[in-house]
Amino acid sequence: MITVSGLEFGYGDRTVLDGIDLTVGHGELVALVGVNGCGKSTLLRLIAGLLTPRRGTVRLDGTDLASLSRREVARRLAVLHQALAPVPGLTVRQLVRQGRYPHRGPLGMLGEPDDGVAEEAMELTGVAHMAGRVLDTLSGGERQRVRLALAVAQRSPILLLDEPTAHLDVRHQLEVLALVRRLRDSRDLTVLAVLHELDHAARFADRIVALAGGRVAADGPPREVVTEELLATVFGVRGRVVHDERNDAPHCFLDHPLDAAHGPAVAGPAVHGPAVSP
Ligand SMILES: Nc1ncnc2c1ncn2[C@@H]1O[C@H](COP(=O)(O)OP(=O)(O)OP(=O)(O)O)[C@@H](O)[C@H]1O
Repeated sequence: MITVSGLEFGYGDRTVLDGIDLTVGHGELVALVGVNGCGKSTLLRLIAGLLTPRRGTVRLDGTDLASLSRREVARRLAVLHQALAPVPGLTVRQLVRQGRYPHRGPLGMLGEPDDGVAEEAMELTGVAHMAGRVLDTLSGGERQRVRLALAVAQRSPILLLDEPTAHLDVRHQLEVLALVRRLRDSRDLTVLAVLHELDHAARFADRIVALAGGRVAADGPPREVVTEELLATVFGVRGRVVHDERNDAPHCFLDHPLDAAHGPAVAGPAVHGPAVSP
């Protein structure tokens, strides 16, 4: 469904992606992982048509992204971005309704069915109770779920999620990832999600793609990709990988950075007990 071939991109003289080949099949949930700055968001933005590659192509269901209008792209894919356009005074409901814009009729109006879809997206993502609240007044985690509601309201067959669990507490992280999986299952969605937590990627994704040095460094099912070697070569971390029977997925114990410059932190003596008054 998403086919990326020979994709190259850089900002100014700096090459960030240097020949990416990647396919995300219909109905797959793929996690994109890699160190800070390796180009994960950039790749997502290229697939969303928000950036233009120097070389290579992105195809959605075989159609070159470059030949699609913005509206056609938005009907095919929804993106959860890390930032929401700050529109002062906008409420949650007003923002989530914007997810319906690509489906507007010839007069550019949204109808009752669109309201129903927006309400359902807010219910699913657990933000319905704050529908009337102004966005600026929400916490980081609440905003993150509103971003997801906006993407869900778009009802596009492809979901691109840039760190969908950012700012969320542990319970909401699990809820959001479980929701993404349920949506994938019930609506037959294709999902590509940037995830920082390898354990989350291992547990919730069908496949993990690791980026390093502008290329795909590993691509496969979690059991094959999440290894001690991956921790060392891609993340520069010494760690152990065990099989978590309960979740039937690899689980990482991260020990310390391998790079001498960032060697294991030397902790000072732990201070316990009540504070001593001067
Ligand atoms: N608009 C921009 N102009 C110049 N350089 C940029 C721009 N956006 C990103 N970069 C640089 O491109 C590289 C890749 O950035 P990108 O945001 O894609 O990385 P990432 O893997 O998503 O990182 P993180 O895990 O920290 O979110 C980084 O070195 C970043 O500084």
